[in-house]
Amino acid sequence: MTDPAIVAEGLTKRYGDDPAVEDLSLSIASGTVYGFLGPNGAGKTTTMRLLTTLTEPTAGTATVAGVPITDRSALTERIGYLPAEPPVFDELTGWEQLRHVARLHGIPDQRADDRIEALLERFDLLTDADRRIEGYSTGMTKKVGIIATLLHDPAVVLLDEPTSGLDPRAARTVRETIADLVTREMTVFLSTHVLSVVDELADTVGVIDDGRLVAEGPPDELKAQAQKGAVSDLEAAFLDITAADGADPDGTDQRATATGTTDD
Ligand SMILES: Nc1ncnc2c1ncn2[C@@H]1O[C@H](COP(=O)(O)OP(=O)(O)OP(=O)(O)O)[C@@H](O)[C@H]1O
Repeated sequence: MTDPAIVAEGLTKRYGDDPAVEDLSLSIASGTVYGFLGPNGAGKTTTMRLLTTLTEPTAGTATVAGVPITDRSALTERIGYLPAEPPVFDELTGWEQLRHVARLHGIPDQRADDRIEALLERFDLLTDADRRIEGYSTGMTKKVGIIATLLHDPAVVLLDEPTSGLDPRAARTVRETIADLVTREMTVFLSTHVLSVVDELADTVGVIDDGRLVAEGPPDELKAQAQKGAVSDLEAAFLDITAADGADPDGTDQRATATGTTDD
């Protein structure tokens, strides 16, 4: 049995007295997709930033791909992180941007070019690869970000809203790519508001609300856990779980927020 790809123990991040993530413990098996759900402001991005060394924990520990999150340089080589808004240089072409990322990872140019070309083709971006990114649409820029995340063949990828801004065909390519990554033993930590994507792909779902992990399990189990009994989809389960945990005193805002996040 292989070691878990992501382990967190008591991971906590506070801004002043306000907890963004509180006492989070995770154990995510290698080669699986972990769907991370939560209403706006629940702590999803903060968790991903903690797991990718972009912010330091107030307390707690974590390892990703066997590397402690205190070891930034070692971790960078083992993981890929796609933030909700991928960092790109507008003045570069798509190809130049990806070459730049490949060089940062120390990938030899010839190998990088082969991989860049294959991924650009997969994401239907090859014909635009020599155009500057400043002329790209949101979805095209997102595709560049996704390719950049995968270039160095990381063991663990953390994706924040990977399908937002993409048309249905590109969103499907992302879903297929995620499924394909997992068959190659990559581990995917996927934060999204698109519950159907999680339902389709995730082996395990974690629901975070107000900084705390309030539910965790296979999507089907989560649906069954939801209070109404006959819950048929993940959206209903999500709404039940995040409304029932009492984070929002009157429940109305929480429900409204969660509902508003489902259609991307
Ligand atoms: N740099 C910061 N300074 C102060 N508070 C912050 C900072 N970053 C995040 N927070 C707070 O931490 C909490 C969690 O934010 P986070 O961005 O992790 O939520 P999220 O689940 O990713 O939300 P969304 O779905 O809206 O992207 C929020 O209350 C947010 O205001």
